[in-house]
Amino acid sequence: MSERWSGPDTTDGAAGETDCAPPSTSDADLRDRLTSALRSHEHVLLCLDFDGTLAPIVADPDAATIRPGNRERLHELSARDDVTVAVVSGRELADVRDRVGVGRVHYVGNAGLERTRPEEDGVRVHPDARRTERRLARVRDTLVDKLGWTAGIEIEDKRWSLAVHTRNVPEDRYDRIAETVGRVADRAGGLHVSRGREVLEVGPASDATKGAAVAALADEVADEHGRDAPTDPLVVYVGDDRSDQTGLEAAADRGVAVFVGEDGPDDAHHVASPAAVGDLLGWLASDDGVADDGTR
Ligand SMILES: O=P(O)(O)OC[C@H]1O[C@H](O[C@H]2O[C@H](CO)[C@@H](O)[C@H](O)[C@H]2O)[C@H](O)[C@@H](O)[C@@H]1O
Repeated sequence: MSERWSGPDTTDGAAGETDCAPPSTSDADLRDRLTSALRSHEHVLLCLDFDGTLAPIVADPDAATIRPGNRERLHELSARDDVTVAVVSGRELADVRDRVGVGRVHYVGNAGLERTRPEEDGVRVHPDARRTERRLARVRDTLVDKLGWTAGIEIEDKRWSLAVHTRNVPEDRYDRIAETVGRVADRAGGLHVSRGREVLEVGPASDATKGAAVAALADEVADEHGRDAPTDPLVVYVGDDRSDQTGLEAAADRGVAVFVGEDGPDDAHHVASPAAVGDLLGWLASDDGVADDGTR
């Protein structure tokens, strides 16, 4: 995976699952909504975030693993001609592709800065990422210098962006870390800091987002599959984090947005956890979802 620098470990060494999502209250509504949407669409673009969606959140970012059932469902769904599957992650593309391990999938990495199609060898990188690559490397070195000694901290180098993980850092250190990250990034110029789940993400100030990547992919899929049906594809986006906000918005405009956990946007459906995502994928792959004979 991506290169990392870690401070002294403050955990007991176990990468325990910390995913304790609330019970889902809206499975039936979500399935009704999907059933009715599927009737009027020939093709589905199914976009899934990785951490917290396909994989449970764990204390050690390097230990995150896709739920085996979710991988199986992705295999089934991505083999269909009427479904395009995309994994849209904040992780480096090569990292998330290895962790998912399903070939016929589109991958978006670094929250929209990198994209690749199943049949493509290379990775398309957004120009804003290339523009700030050297500056970001200097920021990484400075942050390792200034913060690397902090107990529990981990700096994940994703080449086009950095993740400063604070999950295992004592709470009273957080403000100081956030202040340092903000100051160093500001000084470098052209960079943007955002907050995710116990992480500060530093990347180029750019309009490349998960949502922009999903919209671009939806247009490509429409060109490839949806010429006879102007509403196609139906975009379904499943994500759990702030960085998924733009992806969820793209899906709310063109399909169905599904938030994993509590406190998601009001116009999104909610499921409880990566295990519940597995149930949803299982339902989608079944005759009740995208039926085997292609009829809906
Ligand atoms: O967009 P995603 O696929 O959800 O990626 C978002 C970030 O996920 C990873 O960090 C998060 O998950 C870790 C493992 O569960 C957890 O320990 C950490 O606290 C979370 O922030 C990943 O390491 C980041 O690079 C991604 O940006």
